[in-house]
Amino acid sequence: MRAEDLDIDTLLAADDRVGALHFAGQRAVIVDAAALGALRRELLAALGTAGARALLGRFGHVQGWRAAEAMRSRFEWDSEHAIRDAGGRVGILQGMLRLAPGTGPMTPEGATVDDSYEAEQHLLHCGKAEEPVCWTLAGFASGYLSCVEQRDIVVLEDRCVGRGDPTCRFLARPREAWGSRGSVHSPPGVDAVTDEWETRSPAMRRVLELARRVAAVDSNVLLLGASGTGKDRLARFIHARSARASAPFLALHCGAIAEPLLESELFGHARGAFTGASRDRVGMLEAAGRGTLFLDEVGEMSPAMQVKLLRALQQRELRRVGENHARPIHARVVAATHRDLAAAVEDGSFRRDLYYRLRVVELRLPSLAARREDILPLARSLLAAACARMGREEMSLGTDVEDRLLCHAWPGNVRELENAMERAAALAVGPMVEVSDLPEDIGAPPAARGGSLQQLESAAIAAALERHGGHQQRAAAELGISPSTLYRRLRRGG
Ligand SMILES: Nc1ncnc2c1ncn2[C@@H]1O[C@H](COP(=O)(O)OP(=O)(O)OP(=O)(O)O)[C@@H](O)[C@H]1O
Repeated sequence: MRAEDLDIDTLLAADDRVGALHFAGQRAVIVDAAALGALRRELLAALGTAGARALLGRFGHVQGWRAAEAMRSRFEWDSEHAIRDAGGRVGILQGMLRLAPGTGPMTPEGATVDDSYEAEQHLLHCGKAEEPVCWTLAGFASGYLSCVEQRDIVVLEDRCVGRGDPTCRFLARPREAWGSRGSVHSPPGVDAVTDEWETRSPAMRRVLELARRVAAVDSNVLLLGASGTGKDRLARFIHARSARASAPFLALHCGAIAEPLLESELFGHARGAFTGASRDRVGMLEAAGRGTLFLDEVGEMSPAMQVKLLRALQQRELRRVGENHARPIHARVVAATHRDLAAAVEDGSFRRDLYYRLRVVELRLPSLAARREDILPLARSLLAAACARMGREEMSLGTDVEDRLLCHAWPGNVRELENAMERAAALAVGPMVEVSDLPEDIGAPPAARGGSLQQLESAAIAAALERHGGHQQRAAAELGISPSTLYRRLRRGG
């Protein structure tokens, strides 16, 4: 089959009984282009240009990758060239673009597009841009070509109708050939905010430094830390900085799924392998391709599943349930647990050999209480994000609110803080969050927690001063308050 043989009749099928549409065998939904334009405007308002670009790029990447998988599995192609070119054809048949007359799909000189729905909608809803705006299309082409070529291809747009050029032009190169520009295009699974990870805590900085280093190599990583400390976020951070960044990041919560299902989630199954297995299914280890599989709460895995996972990781191959032949594993595994896995190994509930295989590198995330210097900066940025999501004006934290936040024990860590800020953004009446906008346990009278608020605050200040050898400016920075506030508290007798 050649790319030009693809037509809409071959690709689009309607199941009239249930009203479902399928495009290349995948369930598809027709969305009005103008509605997508309106969504883009909302995304830009909520996330800013960098956030919206990253998100739409990832969205496109997933679409492109899945389209390539469908092309590969459904049709016999005359050559690798043919399946490569089919990506452009799929984009045309999905109504996303039209190639400029006389030009081919992606050649070394790029692809010239004279009708991009994305540039059109951007102009319509957001006006003329300063930079190229066909983020979904660039993501689509990157995902498609990366899947077909099984290496990290990044497509960037260097001319765009959305910023006033006569046509749009897309250039494809391996990521490394782009140098630092390669990171402009955000791959899937990379949280826009994960890119920057602000922290004042020396312990957290050490963790991030190790994470950056471990991202560059391919070892398995085990993330430890209490619930809500950011293990999932750190796994994405590692993926985003690794050479696997443009391949998928998939997360599987091992504690939430019963064993037989977990096995099929992880390894996939063949049609008829068990009752209800009505079609072949690709497992997550396979679907992650050359990307990263994040195994959350790996400590909850049953002993039988631990054996199966260990075998797969040792042999770097998997067998779908109900199938005999082995398939290679290319994905990197990052595992996490809130449990004390070393103790679980000692008491026999977790296999020692699997533990060692998973924890080639081990990173331990400190609890929020152990990095108090992060509480206020995090609270402010989480509050700002919540306000942006809700379309509310930016808010600030009252001083007594800051006091309460600093003294709270945060058993639920950053997740608890995030929820508290979301609630505050929803409830606050004016531009400042008041104590009454906080959840009750955070706003509870200090006596209920033993020790007055002032005593707890004094203890926090004394501890910070001690850590910084009496240096007030550094202690204030760690506590997230200004030096003059610290000075006032000290004069008050704190
Ligand atoms: N440094 C940070 N900045 C902003 N948000 C953060 C940060 N760390 C964690 N979060 C947010 O806190 C929440 C909890 O983080 P995450 O899900 O990564 O924790 P976890 O340790 O994986 O939790 P669990 O073990 O319960 O799955 C998420 O919504 C995450 O985005």
